Amino acid sequence: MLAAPPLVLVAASVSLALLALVALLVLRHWGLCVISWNEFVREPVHNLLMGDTKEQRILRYTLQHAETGNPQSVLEAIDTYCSQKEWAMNVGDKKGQIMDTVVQEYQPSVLLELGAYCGYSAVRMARLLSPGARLITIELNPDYAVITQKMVEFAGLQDRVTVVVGASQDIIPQLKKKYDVDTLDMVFLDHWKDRYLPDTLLLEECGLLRKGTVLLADNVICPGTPDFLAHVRGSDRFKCTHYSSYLEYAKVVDGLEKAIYMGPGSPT
Ligand SMILES: C[S@@+](CC[C@H](N)C(=O)[O-])C[C@H]1O[C@@H](n2cnc3c(N)ncnc32)[C@H](O)[C@@H]1O
Ligand SMILES: [Mg+2]
Repeated sequence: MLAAPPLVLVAASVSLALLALVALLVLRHWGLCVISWNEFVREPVHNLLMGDTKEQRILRYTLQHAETGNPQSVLEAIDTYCSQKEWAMNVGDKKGQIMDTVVQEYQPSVLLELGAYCGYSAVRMARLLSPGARLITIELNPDYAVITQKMVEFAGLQDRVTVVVGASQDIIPQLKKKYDVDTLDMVFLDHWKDRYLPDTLLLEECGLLRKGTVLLADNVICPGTPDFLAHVRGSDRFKCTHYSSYLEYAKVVDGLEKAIYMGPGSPT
């Protein structure tokens, strides 16, 4: 008969197995670990020590290092700060270059952004708009909206950009009447990821999409938007293209999804 393994051996095996499981989870969700570490550990400690917020530090650094009225210098200052000092959830330069190509290709006259944060992507897109074109950006957090407004003004783009404070689901139904929008030429989705799908459906329901409206969605891989991706890729109302890239300021795979609205289709 075999003797039972000593307790210490069992404990060691269980610990090893647990360690392996944790390592596997960390590796599989490396992107989320990077974000969580920065947002929930590093940043609160930094805020406590500095007596301000990361977003205020990003703005301060930009005002000190960029040139007034020069959007490119604003983007460069934000990218420098966020790649060297503190990670932040701006779309960043790698995916930003893909956005630039899409904005330049479609030249939207009316562009909607969901989720402004510090105004990085608003400055990025607005700097490429043709004369008379406009960007409406919706931001839930009033503190972030103030930072975005200051960033946009510093970049000299205030005449093209309207910063709206509120939740996308509340503002979208007001766009036609209150913000004088007929239909949207382009929408950049970059707010909380569980809102991509309901807000896409809401935009359609409110009659804000026309044949050819371009939806450009950030972070469809990391943190990921599986329900949105499944919907647009599985629907003949959208024509999709994926642009593989990297999560902002990190070596983690991410991507943008372009979904062109093809119209409501024939009623069944
Ligand atoms: C990833 S950040 C946006 C980054 C920005 N687009 C950029 O690249 O510079 C997401 C932002 O969406 C905002 N947000 C989240 N849910 C929202 C909602 N339902 N409506 C409007 N803004 C929302 C958050 O407060 C946050 O500032
Ligand atoms: Mg993003």
